[in-house]
Amino acid sequence: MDSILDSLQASLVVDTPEAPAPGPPEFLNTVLGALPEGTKPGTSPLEALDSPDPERPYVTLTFAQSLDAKIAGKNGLQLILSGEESMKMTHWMRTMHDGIMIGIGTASNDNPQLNVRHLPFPSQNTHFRHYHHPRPLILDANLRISPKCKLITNASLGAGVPPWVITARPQKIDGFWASEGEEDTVDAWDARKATLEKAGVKLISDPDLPSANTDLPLPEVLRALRAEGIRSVMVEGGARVIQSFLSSSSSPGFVDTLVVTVAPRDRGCARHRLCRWTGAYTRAASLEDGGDGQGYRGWDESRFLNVEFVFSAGRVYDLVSISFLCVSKAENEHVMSWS
Ligand SMILES: NC(=O)C1=CN([C@@H]2O[C@H](COP(=O)(O)OP(=O)(O)OC[C@H]3O[C@@H](n4cnc5c(N)ncnc54)[C@H](OP(=O)(O)O)[C@@H]3O)[C@@H](O)[C@H]2O)C=CC1
Ligand SMILES: Nc1nc(O)c(N)c(N[C@@H]2O[C@H](COP(=O)(O)O)[C@@H](O)[C@H]2O)n1
Repeated sequence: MDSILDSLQASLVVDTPEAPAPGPPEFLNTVLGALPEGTKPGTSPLEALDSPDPERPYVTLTFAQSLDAKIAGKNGLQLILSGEESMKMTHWMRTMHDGIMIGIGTASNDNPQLNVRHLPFPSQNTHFRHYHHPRPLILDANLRISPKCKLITNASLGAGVPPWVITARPQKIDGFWASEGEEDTVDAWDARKATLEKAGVKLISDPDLPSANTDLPLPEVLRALRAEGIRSVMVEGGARVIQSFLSSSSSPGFVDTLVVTVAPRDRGCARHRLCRWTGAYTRAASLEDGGDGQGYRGWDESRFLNVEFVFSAGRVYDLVSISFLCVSKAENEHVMSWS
């Protein structure tokens, strides 16, 4: 019996010679501006991708939307908008960043893995060796994340990078709790913290981050991440996090690159999948704020460095530019207007 098992095991362990690691498609280097002209040959895009501001990481904001600018279905239903090529492109982009950020809304709703599993496996069981896997970063002031989510369980099985949760312990303001029962809230928060830490999650809780009940302030979040050695972050969403990154409070803008995948389908389309998928990749140096407290208005066209091509069925086409007007939640949908 033992010898049968031995030979079965031997047949499963394939000692294939390692194929050279494939790299991201060339156009991503251009879109992300990862490898400026004159960069030493052999420099990895990950090393080269660095923020113009040494206090914060380089930020790529990226998401997929339908033609009528929806990023999710009714009641936040997850929509698979990207086709195979676009999804692969997203996974290549993941390999090019130190961290990948989502909000707790997305973590709870989608239970994502945030790995690079759509990339080719050069040989058996070598995915981790061949590709850089970004560290999942979750914005979650109230520690709502489930210790049973895929991000945590994958990591505990050695099949994922342990996530970091950016959070803020509830604290007294001017010596007082914000509301009655707040002390109990703190106890519960501390208990959830202990559970998460036991499950291998690292909590980033910078003293500059204010206590819960408000969205975590992005300048402090980004500063804290940079202090932890995160040099580049790919922000994937969801709606509220995208809104935060595009809003005036983030002015003069923390988004170094915006990459939007546009699926040629309307939300109203009965079919989930069309046979052709389109990705639009847009890069802007910075965002323009109307300066009137109304928030983000549009792109400063002059700052478009290189923009706008459509990627469909493995081919690149030209595309008109896209400008985003706002992100808002209405009628239980995540809406992004665009023109
Ligand atoms: N098509 C696409 O490419 C993508 C689509 N999605 C979709 O988006 C939807 C989720 O979006 P949404 O519900 O808005 O959730 P988000 O993922 O945007 O998370 C929002 C939550 O994150 C916490 N948070 C902490 N700090 C901040 C901050 N500075 N800015 C914003 N949020 C912060 C808050 O939690 P708290 O309230 O506890 O303080 C907030 O409610 C899902 O349906 C998902 O499928 C998501 C990603 C990509
Ligand atoms: N690029 C892209 N295209 C879509 O159609 C999407 N729905 C998303 N969603 C984002 O990817 C996360 C899922 O990641 P895993 O597949 O689990 O690795 C999801 O949570 C969104 O952030 N992205």
